[in-house]
Amino acid sequence: MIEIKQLSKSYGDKVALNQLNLQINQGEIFGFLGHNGAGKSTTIKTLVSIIEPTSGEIVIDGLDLATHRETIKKKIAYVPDTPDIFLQLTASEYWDLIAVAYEIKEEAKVAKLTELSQLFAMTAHQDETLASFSHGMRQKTILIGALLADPDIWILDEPLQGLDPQAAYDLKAMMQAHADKGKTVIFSTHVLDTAQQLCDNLAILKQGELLYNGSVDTLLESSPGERLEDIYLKMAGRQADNQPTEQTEQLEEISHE
Ligand SMILES: Nc1ncnc2c1ncn2[C@@H]1O[C@H](COP(=O)(O)OP(=O)(O)OP(=O)(O)O)[C@@H](O)[C@H]1O
Repeated sequence: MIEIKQLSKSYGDKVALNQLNLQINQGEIFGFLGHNGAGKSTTIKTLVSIIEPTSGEIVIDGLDLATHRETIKKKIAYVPDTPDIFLQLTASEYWDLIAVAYEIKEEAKVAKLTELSQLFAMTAHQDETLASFSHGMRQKTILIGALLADPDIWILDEPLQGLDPQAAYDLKAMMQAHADKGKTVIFSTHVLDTAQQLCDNLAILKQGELLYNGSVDTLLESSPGERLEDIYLKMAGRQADNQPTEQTEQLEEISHE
C-alpha cells in the first residue's frame, strides 16, 4: 500500500502540490487526472524519488520513502512522460542496463525480452539507437525496460502519448494483466475514456489541490447517465477558473465520506 501524507511541493514561489493526502492499494489501477500543470507529474516524480517534496511523507508497504529509498526503488518501475533518455544506447543496450540495475538473471531477461519486443514490434529494431527512434518507439523501448523487472509497483506518466493504436491497446491490456497479478499500476492521463476503462480509483487534481479521490464507480454513480469526461470537465472547470463548481463541492463531500 502507498500512503501519501500531507505532501507539498513548491518550485520557488510556485506551489505545485498542496498538502496532498492519498492512499493507493496494492493490486489496483490508480489514475491521476488533471489539467496541464495540475501536479500529476510532480506527484509521480516524488513517488519515484526524482524530486524531493517540500514537506510531507510517502510510506510504501510500511516503509518511509525518505529513509528506505534504495529498498523501495527496487519495487518500482517508472516510465517517464518524455522518453528522451539514453539516446546514444541501442534498445538492447538499454535493456541490458536495466537488467543489471534490477539484478535480473540472464535467462529470465532473454525470455521476457523475446516476449515483450515481439509484442511491441521492436525485435527488428533492438540494435538501433534510441536517437534514431520515433517518440513512440522510444516509449515502447522504455516500457519494455520497465516490465523486465516485473515490478511490484508500475508507475507511468502519460504512457499512451505517442503510441500507435495497436501499441496503446496492448499496453492497456498489459496494465490490466499486471494489476490482475496483484501488482499496483499508477498512471497519469488526459485520456478520460482510458481512465474510465482501466482505473479502480483515481485522484483528480487542480492546481496542486485534490478535487476528488475515490472510485470511478462512485464518481459515475454521482451523475447517472454521464460519462467520466462530462463529470471531469464540470468538476475541473476551465484552467483560469479557480472557483469551485457546484459539482466540485458535491463531489468533495462524496470523496470525504
Ligand atoms: N522544474 C520545475 N520548475 C518550476 N516549476 C515547475 C517545475 N516542474 C513543474 N513546475 C510547475 O508545477 C506545476 C505542476 O506541474 P506538473 O508538471 O506536476 O503538472 P502536470 O499535472 O503533470 O501537467 P501536464 O498535464 O501538463 O503534464 C505547474 O505549474 C508547473 O509549471
